Amino acid sequence: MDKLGKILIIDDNEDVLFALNLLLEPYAEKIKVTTQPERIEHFINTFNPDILLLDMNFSKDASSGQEGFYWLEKILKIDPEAIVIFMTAYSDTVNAVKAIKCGATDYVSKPWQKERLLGTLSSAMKLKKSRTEITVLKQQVASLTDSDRKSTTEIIGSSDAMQDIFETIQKLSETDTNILILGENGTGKDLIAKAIYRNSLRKNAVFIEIDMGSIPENLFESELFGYEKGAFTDARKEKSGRMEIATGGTLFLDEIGNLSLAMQAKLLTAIEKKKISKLGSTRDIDIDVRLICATNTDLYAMVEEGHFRQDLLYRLNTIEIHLPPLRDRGNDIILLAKHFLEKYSRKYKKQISGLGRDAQKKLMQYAWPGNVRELQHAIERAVILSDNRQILHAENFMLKPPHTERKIENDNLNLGQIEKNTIEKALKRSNGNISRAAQLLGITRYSLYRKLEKDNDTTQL
Ligand SMILES: Nc1ncnc2c1ncn2[C@@H]1O[C@H](COP(=O)(O)OP(=O)(O)OP(=O)(O)O)[C@@H](O)[C@H]1O
Repeated sequence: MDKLGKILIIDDNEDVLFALNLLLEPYAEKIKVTTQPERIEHFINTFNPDILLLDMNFSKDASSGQEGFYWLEKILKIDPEAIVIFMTAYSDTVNAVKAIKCGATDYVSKPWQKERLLGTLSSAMKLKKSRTEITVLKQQVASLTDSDRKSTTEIIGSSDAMQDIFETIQKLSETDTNILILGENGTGKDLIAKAIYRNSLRKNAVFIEIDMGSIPENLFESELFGYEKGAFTDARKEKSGRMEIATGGTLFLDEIGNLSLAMQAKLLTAIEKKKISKLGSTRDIDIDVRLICATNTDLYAMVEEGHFRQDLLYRLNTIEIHLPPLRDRGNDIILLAKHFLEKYSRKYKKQISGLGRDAQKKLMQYAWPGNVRELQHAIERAVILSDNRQILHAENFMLKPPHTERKIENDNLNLGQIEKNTIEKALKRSNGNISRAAQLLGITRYSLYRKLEKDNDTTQL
């Protein structure tokens, strides 16, 4: 028999509570008992029972069962999905049937027969599990329709480097290995992750995405693993984590370099054991996810500096895909530019048919620090600002001048300036990734934000 989960027993008779506790202890994950039905809400919030065994009468000499109905209604108001089993007097079938009509899952008669009681509880536990599965499935369906809505963007690239990547995606289509995508900002990591998913064995299952760069660090754990009701002050309802929702499908962890060491340890355990437990719960949930991770930070350097676990890296990078920066993709720059030109001419209803030679030369010579995303924006801007002319020329593209690093003078002893220069260096080395830059500087993300804000204020004065 499967474990019965967490059971809350409510009965005014202490002997009944004692006997039931003794009988069910070997089968249940945990049992709590109370003689006071007023405490049910407290137990629901703090203990989160899977099954509630509820007596029908509490006051002395009461036998109508009305109290039981009153508490049943209260319970279902707090949690409409609660599994409540009524305990009725042996001959009281009328109230038993009425209880089921009012939302109780089942009833057991007192005195109970051990086998019958265990059978009822076991079916109730199965119902509880399938209700939980339905909640997860509902969330999966929501995210499936969501990923369907994400239109499939065509990936442009005929450079050798991009052709190699397309070939790798094809080769990967029959495997289920974890994949790590590395590349600068805006090189198309997100696009490649979705292409891998669409070509994978799991293409008909969910694709769940988490951007670790945009989630506050203290929410990583609850996002990934979910939480039980009452696990923390705001946890009013139980919530499934993204790993549970992604089960059967693919989980895309973007900006994986932002994970704290503590979270890295938890993720590693989850990957190794293929199990997670929600915050505030001790119960294991089986997970089966294909992981695709991406980052623009140098994870190997992070490993050397002790900021990223090597064992986790080896779990994530069974296959590594390196997306080259746009400046190294040769003629792809022009292919992409023409692709975006067509897209935005259509969008803004402009009659623009091409790029002049001078424009092409300018685009080819530029370094594209923001890669494809920057090119896309440059073309969009040029199309919006153009006068419906046939050909775009060099002057239509206002590209940023190459970034010149301010030299730190060796004899500059101004502490404020030295700090500013060091922050700039850290941000540059981490490609603008705040968490990573903060790690390099040995301060928290919050302190770095404070310092950046302070710098901004002083610059604006
Ligand atoms: N090869 C490509 N063909 C067509 N569009 C592309 C290509 N590569 C990137 N893009 C487009 O460029 C934009 C940036 O791509 P994407 O978000 O995938 O980059 P990223 O590497 O994940 O960025 P970040 O590092 O900021 O997370 C998107 O609009 C994407 O559709």
